[in-house]
Amino acid sequence: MAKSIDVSDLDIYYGDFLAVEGVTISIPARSVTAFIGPSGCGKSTFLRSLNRMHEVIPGARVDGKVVIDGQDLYGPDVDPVVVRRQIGMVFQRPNPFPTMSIYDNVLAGFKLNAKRIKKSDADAVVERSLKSANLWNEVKDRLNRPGSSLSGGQQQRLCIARAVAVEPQVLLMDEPCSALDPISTSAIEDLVHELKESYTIVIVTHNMQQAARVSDDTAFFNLASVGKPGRLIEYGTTATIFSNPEEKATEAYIQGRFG
Ligand SMILES: Nc1ncnc2c1ncn2[C@@H]1O[C@H](COP(=O)(O)OP(=O)(O)OP(=O)(O)O)[C@@H](O)[C@H]1O
Repeated sequence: MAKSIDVSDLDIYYGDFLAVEGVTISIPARSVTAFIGPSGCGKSTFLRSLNRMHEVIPGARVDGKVVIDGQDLYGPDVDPVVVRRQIGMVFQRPNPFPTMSIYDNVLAGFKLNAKRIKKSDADAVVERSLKSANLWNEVKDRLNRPGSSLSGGQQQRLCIARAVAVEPQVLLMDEPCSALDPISTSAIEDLVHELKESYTIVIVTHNMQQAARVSDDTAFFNLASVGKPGRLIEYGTTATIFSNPEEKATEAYIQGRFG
């Protein structure tokens, strides 16, 4: 299920604007990799290129290679819609379907993949996914209530349940805790830790403590100046990046001296 991600020499454009330049990185399966760096350095753009969400923006494109467990993500026969279903994404703001029930929210992605599903199978998927997202105990008696009836932290875990319901190969998380209170943040961080047994997780975060707490590896991105492309500056184990980085810029960013 979990897959490694190998990116070579990836350039990412919005029209003529080169937003991210020359990224080469190998992200191991069953691990958590954090993307850190100052605003505008291209973390979210790069993240979205890993499930072909980037190109939904008109004029957006990439040059280079992204290989997930041997499969070229941008190969000529690859359907981007299928890729987006296989590589789950969790966004900054929880985005459950507000009027849809909790039960149906969990199944929303799953139903796109499977044409028909027996009620007993659907029940099993809902229970398994909500348990994976550490939400089952809180909602099992109100599965028919709307998604919007949950707290922000619960809604974010519902979105994670929706993402894992389809058993994705990779889970991409773009600042998943930035709209959450500290208790909900801690619940999501615990969850990320548990999920890495089954998934390859990539998480964008502005929170250095969070990167240090949840990730095995950290990639630091930076840009020379506004309008210049973002680049991957340094990548390594989180322990090394936080305690003994090779690059001065990495050290300065981690110590809060810029960004
Ligand atoms: N839809 C878009 N159209 C054109 N340019 C864009 C678009 N989205 C982002 N950019 C540009 O691409 C560059 C990288 O942006 P991106 O959002 O990926 O950075 P980031 O590191 O995730 O920033 P932040 O930490 O502030 O979220 C920026 O210069 C940004 O202005």
